Amino acid sequence: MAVVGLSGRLARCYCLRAVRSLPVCSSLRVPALQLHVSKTAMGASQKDFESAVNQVKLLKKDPGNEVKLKLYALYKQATEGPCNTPKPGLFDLINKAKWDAWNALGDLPKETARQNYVDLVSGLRSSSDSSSQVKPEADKKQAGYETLVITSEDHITKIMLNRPAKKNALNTQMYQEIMLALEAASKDDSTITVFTGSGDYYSSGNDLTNFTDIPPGGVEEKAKNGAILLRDFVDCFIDFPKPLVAVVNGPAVGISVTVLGLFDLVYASDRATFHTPFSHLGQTPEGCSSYTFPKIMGLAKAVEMLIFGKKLTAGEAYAQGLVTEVFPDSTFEKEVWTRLKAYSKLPRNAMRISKQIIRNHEKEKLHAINAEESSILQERWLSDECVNAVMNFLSQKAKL
Ligand SMILES: CCCCCC/C=C/C(=O)SCCNC(=O)CCNC(=O)[C@H](O)C(C)(C)COP(=O)(O)OP(=O)(O)OC[C@H]1O[C@@H](n2cnc3c(N)ncnc32)[C@H](O)[C@@H]1OP(=O)(O)O
Repeated sequence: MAVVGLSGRLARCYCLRAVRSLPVCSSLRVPALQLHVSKTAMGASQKDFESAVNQVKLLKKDPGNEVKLKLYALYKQATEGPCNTPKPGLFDLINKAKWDAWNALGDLPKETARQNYVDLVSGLRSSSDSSSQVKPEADKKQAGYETLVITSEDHITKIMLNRPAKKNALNTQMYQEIMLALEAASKDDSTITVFTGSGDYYSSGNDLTNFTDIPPGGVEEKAKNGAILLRDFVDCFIDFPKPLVAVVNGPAVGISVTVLGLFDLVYASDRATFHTPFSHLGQTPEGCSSYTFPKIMGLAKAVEMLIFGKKLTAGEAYAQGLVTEVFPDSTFEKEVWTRLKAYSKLPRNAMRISKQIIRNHEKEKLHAINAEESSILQERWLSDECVNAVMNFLSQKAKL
């Protein structure tokens, strides 16, 4: 293959571009309409395919020119069908190599190309995973994430929200990266997975600037994409198979609070607060909190939080069952991590199976509630109440 013979920086640059120039990022931004095509007898679903496209970006090892061309060709075939562009000129080496690879797939059906793409990525991931397992420095920070810091140590995978200057507000990229991190953590050799925040906040919830990037389809498309992203995001928490722990180092707002109902342990610093100002924002509960909160704290207290936006102290959240234990801020990190390191030595399978027994009978219900909450929010985001509240925050940096 012409490009494989290219050496040095030029070849590397081309090949990285061959994969990077695929519309990976646009698929991250616009998962709408595509993510919920169900799995068919033909093989990989569109969602598996989207996920494989995202995983390519996180490969630890460069897969080499030939594989990148194969990925490129399968991607084009899966998304556009048989090669439909004119053959590039003889001296246009890069585009000719790409064209040849795509054209070589002939009339391969889109579904088969999609499946082959998913299989290829899965093979690349497992070989890169197994090579990383033997590395002695397996407990180092994982690369490939921009909004998170992920470390694995003492059988604990720690996912740290890392936008401290924005109080760890969840932007679209962070939602996507958290989903990828959860998927990876569900398969790694850790026994428990921990979320925490960097800086003084745990998280200020949804990044309100997420509402400003309007796609060509307008605000309706934006709302639809948001609802799909939200639903996928919360689904990952519902389905997460290992004990999931929140180390709430400071104030928590919005969606960072609601999903706590899907965690197995919530440890809080006495500096933490818990605030869900949905009505103030013209919005409604998500993260399955319309179901989990009344169940955890009783209807009256859940209503105070979810409808009236009452902010709870860590002590109040503990009294209402949302928080497992509160620690003084001065000793928080030390006490919590000592505890978690001890827990992480417990037998992995016993913990996983226990979680399954405790949670599985609710899963279907939680998925249905998540779908309903997401679709209600899709409408809410188009309401004057919501638009005005968000505009107010963005224009005046109004504090709630
Ligand atoms: C796919 C979409 C799914 C959506 C699901 C639905 C989710 C719902 C929610 O999560 S609702 C909750 C949304 N969050 C908020 O309403 C909080 C808004 N922020 C604030 O009220 C305040 O910033 C604060 C109380 C968190 C902190 O106040 P303060 O200590 O005074 O700090 P600053 O306000 O100066 O904040 C520093 C810096 O961060 C920016 N920032 C903080 N939070 C957010 C946010 N949620 N979205 C966007 N930006 C945020 C803030 O603007 C400052 O930026 P600047 O330094 O000015 O550039």
